Amino acid sequence: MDFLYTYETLKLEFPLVGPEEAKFVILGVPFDGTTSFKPGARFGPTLIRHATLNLESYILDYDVDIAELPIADIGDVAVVAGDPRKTADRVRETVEELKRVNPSAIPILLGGEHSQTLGAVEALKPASYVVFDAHLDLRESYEDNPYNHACVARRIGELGVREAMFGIRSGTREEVEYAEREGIAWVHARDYDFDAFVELVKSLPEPVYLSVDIDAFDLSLVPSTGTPEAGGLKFWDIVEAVEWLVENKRVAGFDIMEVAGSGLGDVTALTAAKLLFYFIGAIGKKML
Ligand SMILES: N=C(N)NCCCCNCCCN
Ligand SMILES: [Mn+2]
Ligand SMILES: [Mn+2]
Repeated sequence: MDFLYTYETLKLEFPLVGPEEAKFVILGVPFDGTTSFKPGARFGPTLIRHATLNLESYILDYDVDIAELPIADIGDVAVVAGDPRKTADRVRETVEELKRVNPSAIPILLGGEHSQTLGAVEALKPASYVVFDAHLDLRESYEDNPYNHACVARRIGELGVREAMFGIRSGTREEVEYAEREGIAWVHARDYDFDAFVELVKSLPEPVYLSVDIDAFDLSLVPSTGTPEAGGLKFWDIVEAVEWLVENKRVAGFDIMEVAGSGLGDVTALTAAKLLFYFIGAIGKKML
């Protein structure tokens, strides 16, 4: 199947199926047009796919081999250089197209900057948005653009989607006051633990869209990301949360965003690739 706005790129090394019969459908979004400190997230989708070559497809602690699962990779979205809204429109149209041919597919976005999550959420219309991020992303506008990656959670909340945020350690007073007014729940990275996650997420309506801005992890795990922040979460913090979420909530879509880097084998891409395998494996465990 051909999609209007996608092109072929590096693939995962194990047998892939077509998007029509897949459970998991990977879509890269190589866009970093509004990143404000370090560029390079446009290379994220390719770096993550390449990093998967380093990993065993067998998840030891699950006794699941994700190579046996129906995974499709439909390539990357052809971005509109410098325009986060038009690019997110292409993401939205691609995910809508996918859901028309395969309503049970779980889209997995590989970014690319966080602004592009908006396109997938607009297409999937989840009831809730659960996000791991160093940043609140609740700015009304940033650098004269309301579709800047620093605004994505505000645009999503404006769609009427309930929001819960974890790993937060960067934002403005205006964003904190906005979250208070709008009833947006968030947990500071220094206060994060598994119980805090479950307490906030257990009552959220389904389906849930799960977004991981890679900068939620500690800087040591993700040195190559657009707006790095010290004091982040541990790898198993987020894996444990993913496991609880896929066990207890219907997940409409997933993404791993803000992965940057300039070289193959970059640490940040390896962290992202391992998380990708755990997400697929956690759902796959229920399927097998
Ligand atoms: N959500 C994000 N990634 N935020 C991007 C904006 C970061 C604001 N830096 C402000 C620097 C002030 N010196
Ligand atoms: Mn973000
Ligand atoms: Mn962030």
